[in-house]
Amino acid sequence: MLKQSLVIQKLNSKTPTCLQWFCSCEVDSYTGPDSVSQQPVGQKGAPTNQVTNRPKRERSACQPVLDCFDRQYCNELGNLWTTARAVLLDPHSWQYGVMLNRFTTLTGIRHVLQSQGFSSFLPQPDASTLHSTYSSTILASKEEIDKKSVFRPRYISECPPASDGSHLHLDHTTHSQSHQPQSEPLSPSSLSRPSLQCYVHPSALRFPSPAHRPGQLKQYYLLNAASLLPVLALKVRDGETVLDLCSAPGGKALAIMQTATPALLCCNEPDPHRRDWLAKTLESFIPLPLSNRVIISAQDGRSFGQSEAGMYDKVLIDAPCSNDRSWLYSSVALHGEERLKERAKLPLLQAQLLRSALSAVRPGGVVVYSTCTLSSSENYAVVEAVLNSCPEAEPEDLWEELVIPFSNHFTFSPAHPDQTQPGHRPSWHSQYGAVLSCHKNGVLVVPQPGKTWGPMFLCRIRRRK
Ligand SMILES: C[S@@+](CC[C@H](N)C(=O)[O-])C[C@H]1O[C@@H](n2cnc3c(N)ncnc32)[C@H](O)[C@@H]1O
Repeated sequence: MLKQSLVIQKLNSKTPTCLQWFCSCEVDSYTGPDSVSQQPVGQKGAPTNQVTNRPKRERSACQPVLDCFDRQYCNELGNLWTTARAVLLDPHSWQYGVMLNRFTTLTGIRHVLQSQGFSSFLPQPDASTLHSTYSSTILASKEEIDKKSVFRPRYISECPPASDGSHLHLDHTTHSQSHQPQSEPLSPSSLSRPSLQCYVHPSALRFPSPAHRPGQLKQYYLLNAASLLPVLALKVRDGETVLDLCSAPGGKALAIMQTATPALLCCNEPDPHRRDWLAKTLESFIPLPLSNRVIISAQDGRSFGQSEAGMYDKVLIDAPCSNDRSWLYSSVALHGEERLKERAKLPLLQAQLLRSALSAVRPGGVVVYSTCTLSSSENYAVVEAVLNSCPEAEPEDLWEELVIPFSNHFTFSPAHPDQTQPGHRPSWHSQYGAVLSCHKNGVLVVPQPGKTWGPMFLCRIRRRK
C-alpha cells in the first residue's frame, strides 16, 4: 500500500504536455503506434496520473505521403479508407492502451485507471487464482522487485556459444530443461501467473508516460492496443523458446513476457541506436530473476534462420514497414518522398525476414508476421509470396480466435482487393459497428472513429512437421 500511494503521489507532480509527446513520437521512422514514447521529450519531473486530453498543436500531414496513401488505399480499402484517413489525420482522436507490468504491484494503478474510465479489454485474471499459492509472498516480493531487482539485459555475445558456434543449446525434445542451467531458478514470487492486462479508454484520453526511476521497474507501457494482437496470436507458453526477430523498441517483447514465462526470449535488433532503446525498455520492465531468459541479439534478421535453424518454438516478426501513422507525419515533404522511394524495397526485405523466421522456427512451431501499415503489398502480398515458395508453411485462420472475440474493440477489414479469393470471408458488422473480415492469409485492423487502433496486420503461419 505504501508503495502504491508513493507512486500515485509522485505521479501527481508534473503534467507532460501532449505536444511534447507528439514530437517525441516522430523521433524515428519506425516508431509506430505501438511504440508510443514512454518518456516525453524534455520531461523533467514525473508525470501526473491525470490523463491528458489533446495535443495543443499538431503538425500537418506530409502531402506526398498522403497523396500516395490516397491513391493506394482508396483502391484497396474503398470507403473504409475515407474514415481511416480521417482518423490518421486527427491525432487528437487517437486512443492509447495501458499495458500493465505483471512484475510490479498493480493494485493502485488499476484503481487509478478505473477511476478515470479505463477498462481492461482482455479477460481479467481472477485475483484469487493469480496469487493462489503464494499470495503474501508475491505481494511482498513484488515490492522488492519494483525497487531493487532490476534486470540487466544480456547480449548474445555474453552467452557462451555452443560447440557448433550457435548461441542456443536447444534439444527440442527437452528444450525447457536444456535452458534451465543457463537460467537462475525463478523464485515462486517472480512467477505470479502470467496475464496480459491492457486498459483502454473509450475516448482519446492518454495516460501519462511512466517516469523513469533508477532501480525501479515501470508499472505500465503505453501502446496501440492492436499491437497486442500479434502477441496473442503467438500464444507463447511457459518454457518455450521464442524469437522476436525485429524487436526494438521492445513493446511486443514486453507483452510476450506478460503472457508467459518462456525458457528463452531472444530479442533481435540490428540497428545499434534502436538496440540501446530496446535494452532500456527491457531493463525498465523485466526483473532480475528473469535476466537469463531474455537475451539481446544484433543480427540482420535475414540471416537469422540460417544461423539458428529450427531452434525456436515461436517466432514473431514485427517487420520494418511503411508505418502509416509515422510516415504521414514525416517532418518535411522531402523526407516523405525519400521514404516513399524506399517503400518499394520493403516487400522484398519483409519476405526475406519472413523466410528467415520460417527457418528459425522448429517443425510444428509457429511464426507470426505483423506490420503497422495498411499496404497490401507489405501484408497479404508478402505472405502470399512466401507461402508460394515454402511448401512447409501453412497459414492459420484467426477468425474464431481473434477476430470474433475482439470485434468490440477493433475494426478488421477485408482489405484484400480480390474479395472472391478462396478463404476470404465477407465483411461483418458487429453490434458495435466494427467492420470485420478475415482473409485466410491474415487480418488487418483499420483505425476507425471511436476505434482508432491500428493499422495492424497479422498473419500466423505454422511450419508443418
Ligand atoms: C516495427 S519495428 C519493431 C517494433 C517492435 N517489435 C515493438 O513492438 O516494439 C521494426 C524493427 O525492425 C528492425 N529491422 C530493420 N531491418 C531489420 C533486419 N534486416 N533484421 C531485423 N530487424 C530489422 C528495425 O530497426 C525496427 O526496430
